[in-house]
Amino acid sequence: MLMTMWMMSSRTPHVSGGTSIGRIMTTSIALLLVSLSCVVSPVTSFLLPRQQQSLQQQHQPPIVLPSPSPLPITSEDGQRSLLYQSPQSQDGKTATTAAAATGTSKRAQRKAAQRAKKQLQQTQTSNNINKVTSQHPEAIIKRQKQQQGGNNNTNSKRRNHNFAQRAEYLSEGTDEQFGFNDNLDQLTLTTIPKTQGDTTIDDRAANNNNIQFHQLHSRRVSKLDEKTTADDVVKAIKRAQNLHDEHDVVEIAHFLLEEVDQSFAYGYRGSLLSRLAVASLHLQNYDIAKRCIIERRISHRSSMLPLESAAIVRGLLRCHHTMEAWEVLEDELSLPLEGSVQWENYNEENNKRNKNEMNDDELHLEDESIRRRLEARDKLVHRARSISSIASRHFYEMEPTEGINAVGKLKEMGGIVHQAGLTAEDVGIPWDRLVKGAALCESKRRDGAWDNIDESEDATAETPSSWPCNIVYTVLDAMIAFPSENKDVTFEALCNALVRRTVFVTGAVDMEGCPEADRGEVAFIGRSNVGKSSLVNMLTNRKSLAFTSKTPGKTQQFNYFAVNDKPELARQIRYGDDVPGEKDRDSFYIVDLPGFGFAKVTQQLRQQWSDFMDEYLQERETLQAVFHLIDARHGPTDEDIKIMQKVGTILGAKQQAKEHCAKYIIILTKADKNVKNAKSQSNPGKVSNKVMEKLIVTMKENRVGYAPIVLTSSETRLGRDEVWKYLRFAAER
Ligand SMILES: Nc1nc2c(ncn2[C@@H]2O[C@H](COP(=O)(O)OP(=O)(O)OP(=O)(O)O)[C@@H](O)[C@H]2O)c(=O)[nH]1
Ligand SMILES: [Mg+2]
Repeated sequence: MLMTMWMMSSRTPHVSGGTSIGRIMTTSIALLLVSLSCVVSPVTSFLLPRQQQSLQQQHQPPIVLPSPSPLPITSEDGQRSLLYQSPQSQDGKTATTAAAATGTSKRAQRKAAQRAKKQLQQTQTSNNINKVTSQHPEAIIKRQKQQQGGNNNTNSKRRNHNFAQRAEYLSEGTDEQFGFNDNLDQLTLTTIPKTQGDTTIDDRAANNNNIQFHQLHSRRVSKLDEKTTADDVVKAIKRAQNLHDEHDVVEIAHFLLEEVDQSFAYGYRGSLLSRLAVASLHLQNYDIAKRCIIERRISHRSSMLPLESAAIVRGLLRCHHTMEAWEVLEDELSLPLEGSVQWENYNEENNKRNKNEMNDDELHLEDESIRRRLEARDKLVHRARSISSIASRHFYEMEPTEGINAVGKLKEMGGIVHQAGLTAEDVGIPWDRLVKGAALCESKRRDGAWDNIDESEDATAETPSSWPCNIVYTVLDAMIAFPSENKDVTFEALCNALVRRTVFVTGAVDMEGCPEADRGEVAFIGRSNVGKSSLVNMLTNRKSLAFTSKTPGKTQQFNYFAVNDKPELARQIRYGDDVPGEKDRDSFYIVDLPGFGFAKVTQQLRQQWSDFMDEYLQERETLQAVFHLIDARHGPTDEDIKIMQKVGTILGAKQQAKEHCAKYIIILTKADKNVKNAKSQSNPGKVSNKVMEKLIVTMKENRVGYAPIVLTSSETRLGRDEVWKYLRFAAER
């Protein structure tokens, strides 16, 4: 101020012409103003430049904020502590009150309060750790957002959740797969009325004298008392779960489990308990979850919903309580699947037609039956997903026995899922995850993780002797039992787990040329150009393991491919090096045969192939499956009939003599070429009725029995898991 006055006085001469009277006048006015400014400084301070304000502030008496009243918080072990103080007490309102206490003018008070508020905010942001405020969950989230530079998308929020072993979860799958988005909203918020079932709020207030007042951090539902509705509780749980507010969860648990009586949220109490269980599991508070689950099981069994059970199961799995998850699921499975009876007689087309002829009562009954059927389908989906979550958790926890057990249960469900008319998309089982989990266990097993287990000594120990040669086969079984999904990612996972190494071993032209019969094998036979070599490539997920060509007659020997033989067998074959090692437990041979009926080879060569095949089918003891490939567009040709005769005669005789005989499977190839636009996986192709009829008659005439028929396409990769079901015979031998 003084400086300004001095400058004013020193400049005045240039402005006014420079008389001494003027200078004296200006100086005296300046002095007068200086003395006035000392008296009214709070009023005029806002007129001053910023630096001078801050200088001035240093000399002002400090603004004393009233100390915020502590809000008690209950820690996990039930003890109350003063961990948290309300940030409300440090906002501008309080600061205004403080300024008012200094007894200055209203405007000055307001300004001072604003400054104090700003100062406080600046200190909080710059120091970043105001221990008191940082305890508040909303403040934590806000700070996290600031640290992330305003990136507040859902994923980054989740990343900051303080789950134990979060990294491990992430390595196992996406949040959606794990149910991090457990969304019970559709259930609770829409179904719970504001009045509590058949009890009004006032009734309850009269009945519940022992309800205590619970202060919550939530601003929307700031307290729980006798006036609280179920809807309020849902909101409070939701918020507590989203913001990881353990204090609120504990308070809600006290309220719900200990204080309100059974009439609270009548008919919906089970849902509230489920939601609270899920929320507490999100916070890793197993004790509260356990109490909720037990009460739900004992008192609300009849109203348990699969959607809720599934969410609890996922929550338990996240906290590594796999056995408890099983118990919840078993409870769920033990309830009848109402509405499932109607599946058998349901025909959508008939239903549409008949509806026009129904009267009102019949229509009502029909609608009711549709509703029940849809509900049952929904339940089924949740149950199947819960089992798959449990199975994959067991696999990722390196508990293959339990994982195999769970996958077995999933397989049992396959039939019902088919009956219910559900598609692979409806059920949405994460098969690729399951396959990867099982593959993880399998690789541990190959590393010797369970080699020294004495199963007879410990009943709870893992039981490797009961596992298949590759644990992934159990998942494949369940996959086949369910509606086919034909998803590339699943098949990639399956192939990577089942076919780890492939190598061309030899091309045999007679029995002596075949490799030692020390493992199972499968053979692909069929007329020339039908797609044998292409199918071998498709099944092993290799581009050119077997050579293919548009021109018939590409394959001219019995080509042997080893799957999962010892590592570096290729080096041994190619360079004659002596490579140590052993083949894997699930190794087998794939044999790609020359095409029959190829006109361009000599009659002598054709006869040679035919004789070799007779001998091969007759003598190769390790042959487990013969795949006969027939073009799906044309059905069995003359050449196919000859092959069928041969197989029927040789294998039929072996079967009669009760000797080991290979399984005969018919594969219809090039399914994608049958219908227009059939290249997409959603439209995989069809076989005409004429072709099917011809095929059945030919099979009957040639005594091959009712061989399984699999429709495939090497282009769209249709039918690959179904064919793998039979490759397994060879791997398991
Ligand atoms: N569109 C379509 N083409 C296929 C399919 N399978 C095979 N082909 C084609 O059919 C031709 C013959 O395929 P190959 O796999 O060589 O047939 P092959 O039975 O091994 O023939 P040979 O070795 O002569 O006995 C190739 O041009 C393939 O691209 C299929 O599923 N869909
Ligand atoms: Mg070929």
